[in-house]
Amino acid sequence: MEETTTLPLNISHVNKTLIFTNRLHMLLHSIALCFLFYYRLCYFFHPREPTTPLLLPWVLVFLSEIILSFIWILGQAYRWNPISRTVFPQRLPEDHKLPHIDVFICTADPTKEPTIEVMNTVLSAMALDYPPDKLHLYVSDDGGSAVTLNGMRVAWKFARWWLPFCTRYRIRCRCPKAYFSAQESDGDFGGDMEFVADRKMIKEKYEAFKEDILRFKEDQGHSGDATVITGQNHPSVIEVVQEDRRDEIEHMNLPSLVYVSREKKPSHPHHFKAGALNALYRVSAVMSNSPYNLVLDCDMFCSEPDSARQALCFHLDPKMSPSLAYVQFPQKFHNISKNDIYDSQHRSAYKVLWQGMDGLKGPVLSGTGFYMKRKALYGNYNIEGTDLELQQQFGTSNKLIKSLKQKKNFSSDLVNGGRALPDEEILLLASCNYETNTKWGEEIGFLYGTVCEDVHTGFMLNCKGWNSAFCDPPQPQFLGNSTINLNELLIQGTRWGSGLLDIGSSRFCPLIYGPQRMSLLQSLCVAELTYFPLYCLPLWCFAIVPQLSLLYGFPLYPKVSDPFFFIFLFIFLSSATKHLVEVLTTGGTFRKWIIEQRIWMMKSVTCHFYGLLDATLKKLGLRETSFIPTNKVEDHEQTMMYQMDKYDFRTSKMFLVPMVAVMIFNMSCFIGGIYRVASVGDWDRMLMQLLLPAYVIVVNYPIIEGMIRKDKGSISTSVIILSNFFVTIIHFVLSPFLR
Ligand SMILES: O=c1ccn([C@@H]2O[C@H](COP(=O)(O)OP(=O)(O)O[C@H]3O[C@H](CO)[C@@H](O)[C@H](O)[C@H]3O)[C@@H](O)[C@H]2O)c(=O)[nH]1
Ligand SMILES: [Mn+2]
Repeated sequence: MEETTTLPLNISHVNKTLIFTNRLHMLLHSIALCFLFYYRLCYFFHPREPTTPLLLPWVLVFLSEIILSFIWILGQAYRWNPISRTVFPQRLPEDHKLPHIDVFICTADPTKEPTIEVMNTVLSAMALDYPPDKLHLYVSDDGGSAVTLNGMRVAWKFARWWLPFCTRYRIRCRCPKAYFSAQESDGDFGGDMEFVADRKMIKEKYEAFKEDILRFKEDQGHSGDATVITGQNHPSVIEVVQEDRRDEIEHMNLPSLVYVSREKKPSHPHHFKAGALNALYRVSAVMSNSPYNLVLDCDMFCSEPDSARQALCFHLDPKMSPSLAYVQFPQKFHNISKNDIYDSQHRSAYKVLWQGMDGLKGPVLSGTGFYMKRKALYGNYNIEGTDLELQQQFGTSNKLIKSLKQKKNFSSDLVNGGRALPDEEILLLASCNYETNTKWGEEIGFLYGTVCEDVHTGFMLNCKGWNSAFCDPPQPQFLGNSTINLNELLIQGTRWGSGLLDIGSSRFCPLIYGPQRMSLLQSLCVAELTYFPLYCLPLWCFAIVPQLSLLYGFPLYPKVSDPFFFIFLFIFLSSATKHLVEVLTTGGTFRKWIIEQRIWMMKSVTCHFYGLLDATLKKLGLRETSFIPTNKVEDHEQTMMYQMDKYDFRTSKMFLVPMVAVMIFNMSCFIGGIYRVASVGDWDRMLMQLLLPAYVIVVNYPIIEGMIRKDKGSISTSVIILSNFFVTIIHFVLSPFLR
């Protein structure tokens, strides 16, 4: 006992070789960039020979190079001091000394987020390896749907079978759906007769649970009163899911489960997920008021039961704890295929970038899978302040104010007091008017003003001096549902692009607001995160300008015989190789590297470009913020195509046409370029400009394939015709500048 208290709960590791190579690469690449700028600038000071390139394309290409270099410089902050961590949950204090934890799960729409899946998430969180009387679950239902509420009642009943089963047989995967669909062994009890019988019985209960949910949904559909209460207009409803004592099963302790549907009115902005989480913060404050919360998206279940204890290895570490706001786990996904053709796993984020920030002030929030310290989100309130002062920040609820002053971790209302039914005041906390003239969303809770509330909130916590930690144990603790078709990927990408640029262009610009309050490197990381959608500008330029100049014989790059040629070659190879090495050392393959390059290009010319447009229109007041939740309904056909590495081009023309047009444009310029260069014989001057479209075509060959393929997911003839039309327009509009 004596010994365990002195051993550290967590340690961090530094990979010296990685840091050395990273920094060496930074040095060499930066030197090359300086030469590049020198070369470009010279153009403006030295009058040139007759073959001088034209000013406009030269300037455009130079500007693009500046933007690329700018984002590259920001990105180096991640590579400066990456670390990894190990935790020792066995060294935590005994169970009765552990703090209470509130778990928040958000759902918004029972049609896009199937109730059975959401309840699987709920069940997996109820079954966390943690004292059940110290675990309180709150489900926020932004859809205000009876289907979800009923789902929770049914889930509660099933939990009374499921949880004891998990503990008795030491089941690791406590998400029933994942457990019953897994092929692996059944742990230590594989051949045990009793286990086999129990498993069969539980499986039957699970099937009944699913049926109950579906039946209710169907009945709801028939009763047809869905018109009165819709996702955008409903009163606040709060219900503690109660024990049904008539049931025959032995009494056991279960975590408490609360359904919360905040009030929504079309006339009131509801601030999407951030608004939903803030309502949960208030409601939970007067019910269980746990000092820590786990936040989960409805599509991200706990695939191992250890996360709470692992997170506490940081939160209870006396050295880290005082300044630690949250512990972030990586987002990992259960539906990723071997080759992952859409990079749905966001490899670079959770295998490189978050580790990089962890070595500075800590990772930004990723929206789900994190353990937050409640106090960290309460701003800088003064506990000694008068009630009036506190009310100006937190709103008028006395119960809420009282919860702030509570010395004890939790109020016993929910836990001991016979699970009292929510009263008027609690409903008030979930009403739309509650936040009016308070600091919610501005200084308290999750911050409003962007649909990427996670990045913004994490960044602002860092600015206030809070640190965070990244916990990435070998066994994934949370598994989510990633977007595995082009349509969802691009819709989500547009939302992120727009939301991130909102932050970058707000008064909280990470490059200005950040460095005054925290380390420069951490600010650069956040800046990279908010500005990377701007890649769309240089990528659009590099998809058009050099190609068109090639067609008309204007060189934009040095000759092969010019020493500067090697500078350009080096920069290209250096960044490509660095990326390749990162992919290979984080479990990827050569193929994965190409896929990431491809997805980067595809997203840049489509969703990030639209994200930029959206953000600009919002700034000009011409558009309102929207949050289109991703569709989590599994589509068998789409999943099959993804598993077979076939791109599914069933998405809107808005996304398809730019991609297809760029491809057609590059192919036509390449062919025309080869023809011109062959007849004139200036290979030396134009080689670079021939290589560029060749690279674009090779990397994006699946788009060409999509035009030739004849199946459901191929690119339709109408899209090809429309794209050709646009290509012709580009030629007509831009060519005059080159003549
Ligand atoms: O008005 C809303 C909209 C969404 N959600 C919930 O927010 C979560 C995330 O939405 P999802 O459609 O799954 O979006 P993703 O793009 O998958 O989410 C990523 O991006 C979001 C920011 O755009 C983050 O909040 C998420 O944590 C992150 O996983 C889901 O549980 C939704 O139910 C709400 O509660 N209310
Ligand atoms: Mn999601």
